[in-house]
Amino acid sequence: SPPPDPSRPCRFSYSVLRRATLSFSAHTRLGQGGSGTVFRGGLPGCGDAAIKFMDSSGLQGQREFDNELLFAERTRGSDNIVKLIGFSSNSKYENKDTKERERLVLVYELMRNGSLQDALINRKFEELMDWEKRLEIAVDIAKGLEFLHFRCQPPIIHGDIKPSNVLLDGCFKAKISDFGLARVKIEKDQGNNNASTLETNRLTKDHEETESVDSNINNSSLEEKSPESFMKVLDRSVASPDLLANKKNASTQRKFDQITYQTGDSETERLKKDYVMKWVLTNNPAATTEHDNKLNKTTKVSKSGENQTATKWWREEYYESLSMKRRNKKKKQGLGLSNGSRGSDDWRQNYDHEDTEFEQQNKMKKSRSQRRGSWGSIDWWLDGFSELKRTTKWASTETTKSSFSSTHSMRGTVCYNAPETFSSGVEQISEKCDVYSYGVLLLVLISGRRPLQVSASFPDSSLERANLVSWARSLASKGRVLDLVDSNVRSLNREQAVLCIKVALLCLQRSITKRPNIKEVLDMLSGKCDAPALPSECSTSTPVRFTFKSVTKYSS
Ligand SMILES: Nc1ncnc2c1ncn2[C@@H]1O[C@H](COP(=O)(O)OP(=O)(O)OP(=O)(O)O)[C@@H](O)[C@H]1O
Repeated sequence: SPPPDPSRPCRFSYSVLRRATLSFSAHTRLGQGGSGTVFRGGLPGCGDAAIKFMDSSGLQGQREFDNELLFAERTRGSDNIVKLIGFSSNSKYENKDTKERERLVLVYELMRNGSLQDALINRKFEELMDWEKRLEIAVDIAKGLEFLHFRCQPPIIHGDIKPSNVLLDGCFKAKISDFGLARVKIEKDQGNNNASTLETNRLTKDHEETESVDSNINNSSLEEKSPESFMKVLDRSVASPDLLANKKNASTQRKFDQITYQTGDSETERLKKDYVMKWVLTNNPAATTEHDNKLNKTTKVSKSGENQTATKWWREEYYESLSMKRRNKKKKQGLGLSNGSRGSDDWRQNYDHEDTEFEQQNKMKKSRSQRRGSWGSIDWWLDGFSELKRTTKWASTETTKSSFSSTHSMRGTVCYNAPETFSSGVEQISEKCDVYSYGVLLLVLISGRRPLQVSASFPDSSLERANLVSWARSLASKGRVLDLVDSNVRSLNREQAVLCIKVALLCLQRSITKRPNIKEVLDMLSGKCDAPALPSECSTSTPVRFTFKSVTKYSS
């Protein structure tokens, strides 16, 4: 039966959720995220749901949990946002010292086809090889964002738009998920006396004032450079041992090494690694050791590639209770246990067995990657890298019209973050950051590849293509944008594809004010307005082969 749709998420008891997942059985496991593990489970009155057991009960986990609840009610009106059905939150005394820990669980509507990242890039679902379906997904996501930016009051900035945060239902309808990094936009004229706005921000602890100011940010990133200068950068970075000389670089290198469990020794492998390394450094000028430390705490991936995030309390509890049950059972059977060690061995056996099953996917992933050899491995770590969350924190900043000062913080995902999120000084986080991320996502959707990817023919022919955004700009300047389209796509409507790529490039403009807002994006895609001229950074000296007409089929 379809889940009830109450105006607010309901509270579940922990034991109900645990039972629904058959006590965290591997068969019910849907996936692992940075902050928790998601299981499938049937709930009374709700039908099948996705149940996320947060790994961490620390500040980070608590904040993400609070954020999800906070935004759930506000986003309920949209059909393009994954619904939070309920939650469970209670404390458990860990031991006699009365040390408390929280058990945080979130319950979402089940999205049967998983994440867009997985469906498009890893599993390459047949349904997604249809051009029309890809366009529908692009429109679905834009509609979700339009709801957040224009129908919510105050507007909501998602802050982490990327394919792994877009989920697909049984009919491949796309919905936005993961509000762990979302924030509300505080309009300047609202001031700080607006109680509801302050209340809204209470849980986020960092009261950002967002502005839509053209920053004219001058980030010298690799994406702006020609292939020749890419090579120069690579040459320099490989030749120069000074690359890692300063603290910031060394710290970034550490972080980078942590996510790279298999690098190989070949010169080419090092070239590839340095390419990405350089990309990180040039795109992340504001990063500091403190931020890296914070990130290391939240994203610990060992050289063996296995996730070592916070203790999975729910798993421990499960094995604890299992052990207890067995001890009791044996006592009843008259066997009794003379000491605790036997019971402990007993549950550990079970633990090891379950663990093997539980971690099977991770191990398979690792061995797949090892089998691929040194060329293949690059895909894995680039994937891991592009999904790596970055944390950047700015010093307190006084805002002009608002009397409170605050510590600004912005996190997101490398490759999808707008350039202004890397700038130091006054933070310029606005809905346009989401628009930028949407632009990258649109290119990923059209090309069916990751935003940063070095192919097997590296470094000979593919360097220009490594960075999807710069490649798209380069193709646009040559009037050959259709080269970008995934060759596996069927029934391609070339005119629509050109329009979509143009819209993506407009979203990817460095000038914040020149980027369209998401309503304009939707209007362009749905045919309500024509797309303006291509931005100067992609201007072409030769006429483009296609005129940019709007797609009339989709209405918002
Ligand atoms: N509502 C859902 N329905 C079906 N599967 C889901 C649902 N939510 C999450 N999943 C699955 O669980 C995986 C992990 O989800 P989760 O939201 O925890 O992580 P993530 O967004 O990939 O990572 P992070 O939280 O670090 O951004 C997803 O990739 C998806 O496969």
